[in-house]
Amino acid sequence: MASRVTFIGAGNMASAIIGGMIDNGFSPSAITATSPSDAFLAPVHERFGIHTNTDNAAAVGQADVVVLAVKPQMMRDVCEGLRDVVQRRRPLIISVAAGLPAEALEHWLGGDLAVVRCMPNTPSLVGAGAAGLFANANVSDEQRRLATELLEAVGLVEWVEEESLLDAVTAVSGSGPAYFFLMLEAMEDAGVSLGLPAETARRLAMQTALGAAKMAQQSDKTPAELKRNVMSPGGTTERAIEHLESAGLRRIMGEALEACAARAREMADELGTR
Ligand SMILES: NC(=O)C1=CN([C@@H]2O[C@H](COP(=O)(O)OP(=O)(O)OC[C@H]3O[C@@H](n4cnc5c(N)ncnc54)[C@H](OP(=O)(O)O)[C@@H]3O)[C@@H](O)[C@H]2O)C=CC1
Ligand SMILES: O=C(O)[C@@H]1CCC=N1
Repeated sequence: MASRVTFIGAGNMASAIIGGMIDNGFSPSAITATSPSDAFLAPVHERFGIHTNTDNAAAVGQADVVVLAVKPQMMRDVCEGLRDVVQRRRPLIISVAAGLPAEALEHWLGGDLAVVRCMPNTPSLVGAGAAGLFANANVSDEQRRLATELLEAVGLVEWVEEESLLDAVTAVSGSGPAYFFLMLEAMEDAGVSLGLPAETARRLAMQTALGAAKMAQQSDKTPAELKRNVMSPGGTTERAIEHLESAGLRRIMGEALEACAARAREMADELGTR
């Protein structure tokens, strides 16, 4: 891809996407990342070999794609500071911020722009990301392809045709890695309680998570069928699954994901965007 991509913000999410892009053959010389502090940018430059800049507008001056990767609370100020250069240059805007509607971003940037809202996740860093994307009406087919190409370099891409569904994507995959990290913590702790060394329990739990996800991806069977294949009648797994079910794991997950999506909507309200 020959496009020049500027990331506004060089934190966790931007670094995850940048690292994944470079590992997948994207040229570091075509990538710029910005942050208010030189001290913060120096290790980013060192790690990825990309251009860095503390001046957001200067970094956008040459960009074909601008990825907005600051915290939602910073977004209005950042967009308003970019308004002039964005209106002159008219790059494709990709926002990774949770909750913030495309219309608000477009308005803060001066209006009439191609905006893709993207909800990625941090496993992008290892090329195993999952991202939901939504395009506003100004996004051309070519720009859709460009956004797909960029995010597919770091993992799975799913387009949604209703913007509100991005809150559901946030609940499933945007925040999702944290649920699995919590599960890994809990399995390690339980393994330690049962007598395993912590490192052994951690390695076994991680490999089991990886194996289960790979198997679910590669198999024709549903997760429910794969689960049944592990559960010998009257055996050990059945006992564990009965415990998880009766303790309400499904209800808890449903409530947690609903709370997550509700928080995305609430953040948009707090920031005065709807
Ligand atoms: N973390 C995640 O798993 C996911 C995050 N997101 C979204 O990604 C966005 C960023 O989150 P995350 O990466 O976790 O946050 P971080 O705090 O790690 O990164 C934000 C970055 O923006 C920089 N920044 C702050 N102000 C400005 C500014 N005026 N101009 C340029 N850069 C600025 C910060 O610099 P400094 O630290 O010096 O202030 C920091 O480097 C959020 O909108 C979030 O909703 C989406 C999906 C998943
Ligand atoms: O927790 C958050 O708000 C961000 C958005 C999705 C993952 N992290």
